[in-house]
Amino acid sequence: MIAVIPAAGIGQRMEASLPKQYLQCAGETLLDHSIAAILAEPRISKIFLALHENDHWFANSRFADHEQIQVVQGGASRAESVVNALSAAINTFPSDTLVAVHDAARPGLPLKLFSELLDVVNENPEQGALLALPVHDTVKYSTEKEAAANGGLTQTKDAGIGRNIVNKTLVRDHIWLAQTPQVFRLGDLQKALSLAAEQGNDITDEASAMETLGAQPILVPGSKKLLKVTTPDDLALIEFYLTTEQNEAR
Ligand SMILES: Nc1ccn([C@@H]2O[C@H](COP(=O)(O)OP(=O)(O)OP(=O)(O)O)[C@@H](O)[C@H]2O)c(=O)n1
Ligand SMILES: C[C@](O)(CO)[C@H](O)COP(=O)(O)O
Repeated sequence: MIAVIPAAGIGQRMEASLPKQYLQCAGETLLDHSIAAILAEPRISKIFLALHENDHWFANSRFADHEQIQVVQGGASRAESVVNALSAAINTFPSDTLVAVHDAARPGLPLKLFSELLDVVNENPEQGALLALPVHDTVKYSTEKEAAANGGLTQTKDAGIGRNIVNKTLVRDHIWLAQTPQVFRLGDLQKALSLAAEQGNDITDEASAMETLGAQPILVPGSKKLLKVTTPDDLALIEFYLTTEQNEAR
């Protein structure tokens, strides 16, 4: 098995002075925590790490010259970074190799969960699997007030205070929040991402690309520790989880 770590983002939503994957937390950068979590699984033989073309931070990582890591150039989107990494991997690994794609921005990956995920995929390689979090809150589908008033249903994330209204309440028993790693066969994932790009689909995770090929990826319960560090208020939370993990490991 191999892994891909997309780490070529700029972390715009984090509003930091450097890309968020290089922020220090619990003694290491977020990226180094993520790399260490992947390497802790002995079934992973190699990591293809996608870095921004102007990345000058990874050279200072304790993994900079690690024999199991091959750096590739990232792309303009997360999906493109993953495609570039897969293109490098296919040169040395067969197309039926299982590949785990894991966000550098999710440093709190427990080995137990990663191992459970790989066990599931080993039994279901054609469907693949991903860690995901079942939701415990009531889930609202929102539209922008003005659009709804005019009969439109433009889907907005945050139209500003007082401008999002409830369009409907979703049945939360069927709602899961996708996390990473997401694990599929190398050749299948390459084909799925290529098709998505041809169709102009805005792919935000590997499973959605695989679904367009008819795959039914298996959802494996993840953890709140596996939060994606995205905005400044995520830092205190991930610091808590990583510090707690370190204390429990002692
Ligand atoms: N062109 C890109 C964009 C993102 N990523 C990576 O994909 C993961 C998830 O993306 P996200 O959380 O959106 O990170 P950023 O794109 O850096 O964040 P932002 O959208 O706030 O800029 C991150 O590890 C990020 O480094 C990547 O490899 N290549
Ligand atoms: C892949 C992912 O982490 C699954 O939830 C998410 O889609 C990444 O989104 P981002 O906007 O690239 O952070």
